[in-house]
Amino acid sequence: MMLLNRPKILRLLVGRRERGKEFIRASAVMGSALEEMPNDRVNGIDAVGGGVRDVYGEDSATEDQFITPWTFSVASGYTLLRNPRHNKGLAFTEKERDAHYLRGLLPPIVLSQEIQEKKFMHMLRQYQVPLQRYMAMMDLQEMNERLFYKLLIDHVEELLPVVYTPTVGEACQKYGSIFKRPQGIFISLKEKGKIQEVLKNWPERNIQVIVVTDGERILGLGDLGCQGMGIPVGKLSLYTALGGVRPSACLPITLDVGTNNEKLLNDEFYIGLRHKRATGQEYADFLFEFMSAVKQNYGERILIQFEDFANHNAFELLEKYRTTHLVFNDDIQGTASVVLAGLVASLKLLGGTLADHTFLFLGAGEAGTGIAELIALEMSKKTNAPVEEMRKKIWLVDSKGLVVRSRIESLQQFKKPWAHEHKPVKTLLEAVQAIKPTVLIGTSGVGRTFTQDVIEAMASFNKKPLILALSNPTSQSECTAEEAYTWSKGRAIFASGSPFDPVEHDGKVFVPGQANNAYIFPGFGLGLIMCGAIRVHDDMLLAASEALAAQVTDEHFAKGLIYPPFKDIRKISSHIAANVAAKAYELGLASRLPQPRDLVKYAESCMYSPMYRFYR
Ligand SMILES: NC(=O)C1=CN([C@@H]2O[C@H](COP(=O)(O)OP(=O)(O)OC[C@H]3O[C@@H](n4cnc5c(N)ncnc54)[C@H](OP(=O)(O)O)[C@@H]3O)[C@@H](O)[C@H]2O)C=CC1
Ligand SMILES: CC(=O)C(=O)O
Ligand SMILES: [Mg+2]
Repeated sequence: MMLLNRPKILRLLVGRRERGKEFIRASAVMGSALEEMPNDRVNGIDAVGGGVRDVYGEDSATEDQFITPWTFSVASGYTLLRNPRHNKGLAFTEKERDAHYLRGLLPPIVLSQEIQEKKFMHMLRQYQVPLQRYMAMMDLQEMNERLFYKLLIDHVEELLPVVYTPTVGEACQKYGSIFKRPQGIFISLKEKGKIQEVLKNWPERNIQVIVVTDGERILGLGDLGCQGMGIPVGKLSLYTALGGVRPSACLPITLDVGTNNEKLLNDEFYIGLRHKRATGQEYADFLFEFMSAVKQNYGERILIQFEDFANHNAFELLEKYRTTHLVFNDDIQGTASVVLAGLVASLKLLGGTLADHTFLFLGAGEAGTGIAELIALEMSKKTNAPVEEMRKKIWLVDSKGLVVRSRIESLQQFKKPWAHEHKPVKTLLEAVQAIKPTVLIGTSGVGRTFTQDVIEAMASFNKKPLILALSNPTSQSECTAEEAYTWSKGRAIFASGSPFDPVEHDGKVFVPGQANNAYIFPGFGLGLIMCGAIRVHDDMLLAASEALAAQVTDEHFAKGLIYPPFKDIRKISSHIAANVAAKAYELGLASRLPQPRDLVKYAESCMYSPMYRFYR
């Protein structure tokens, strides 16, 4: 087998370039040539490679090396300016403007990426309306991908609420009216029987992660049908910015099986199918075709993240495909992992062990039961007691009241393990008074349900009540940070799914944490990808939690925080990725061998950098 190094391949290909034309069938040639490349050094970790294959040479070149801006052909001139992956706008150098037929297509000034970034942030901050900021960011992503990611990485705490919760929720609600250019792949029932062909229309071949939704439970906003696309797009931009997975390896997909949202069905700007949702066998067959086509197209190691499916499908899909595909349900598993991390960290403030605590949830769906199950698993591992025993410390309230044994016949399958012996209890306040939890977790999707009575009751028998209001977006949060601190007289340890600003109470400033699965899934996904994991195992979720909890320092605890700040997210993600990959190797679920010696450094070396590259 002839081994070629990457610069040599590029020289060979560029040698065939003809002036003024669209060139070379690059993807086919490069694909086969790269197959012949030796594995990048794994234990030496100085080369990018391994899990996140650098097919286009985007990241293996150092920042001062030249790379070729491949699309399907060598992009130049007007086409280059309109290609978001390679466009640099005013940052094209004089030399590049000459070599790539850009003269006259740009004004004469040459700006650095830093000045472009400063200018864009200045422009963005002029917008007072969050949705305008969202739209400006989406425009930037469509225009200049590297600048988009540079902004997002450098200003993560400021821009996360723009491209993610809460603003992405509003964007999904108004997606039809603000729709300009399609993002990701829309697969509707019209494409039934042809899903494999539809996937082939996507220009990238080397996809490593798909985030897919059917739009039925978008955040706490309900069924938004095809307009749920904002969620996979937003989640995948975090895969890149927070977890370092290359954008070309990310594919957002929305499955349009209809919507039961009457408002959307009657909205002239709605972009999806105008009929009720497919259910039963029709839905299952469609999903089966999709899952098979994905695996056939992208292979065994493609990561499929289910996002914002309604719970009547979410649990079944996860159960059905977890043994045949590399699947991960962010709402059930990612949320569980992030909450467990916060709870483990909070023990430093509260004292004792997890098993010393009593947990009460408002909301017994995907997030609620997912978190509950992982807490029980962790307690069981720590105490050597059976999981069934540990579950008894965890109670859930749904829309009908406390989940208790007498309701068992009518309960959905995923609630049954939580139906403990207790007399029926109707309201959350009564449940709080009866169970006397030390930890109260909101996963109901219903805003302002942690009322003053509820928080005061929690504060009456807990020195430091731990209150997590996880529902998104902000409008659905069970309470605000201010309410939690005020009603508990400054004693609550509080975190929420969507961000809240710091609160001043009694002369003291409280900084609320953000308990959001965005801490977990980017690093978790990177870990799976970089070790070539073939299946997700619950122990990997525990490994991710442990890594996240370990990133909370005394300085954070001093501020009452149980999560580290998002500004450190890339470092956090590399530790999560390393722990997840280590667990995959330990369980024999990693396919990329040998195992790198230093997994944290290896994870860092795999991460995408948004710095511009120089074009030859
Ligand atoms: N912070 C984070 O990282 C995450 C946050 N979330 C948020 O959590 C929320 C719930 O998501 P998910 O679990 O997937 O949704 P589900 O629909 O699966 O579950 C919602 C649960 O809340 C219950 N519920 C609804 N209304 C009430 C009410 N008035 N009183 C008591 N219980 C009620 C439902 O009861 P019943 O079963 O009787 O219908 C159900 O058990 C969403 O807002 C979502 O955005 C989700 C994932 C991650
Ligand atoms: C954060 C998230 O995944 C949700 O609210 O659904
Ligand atoms: Mg979600």
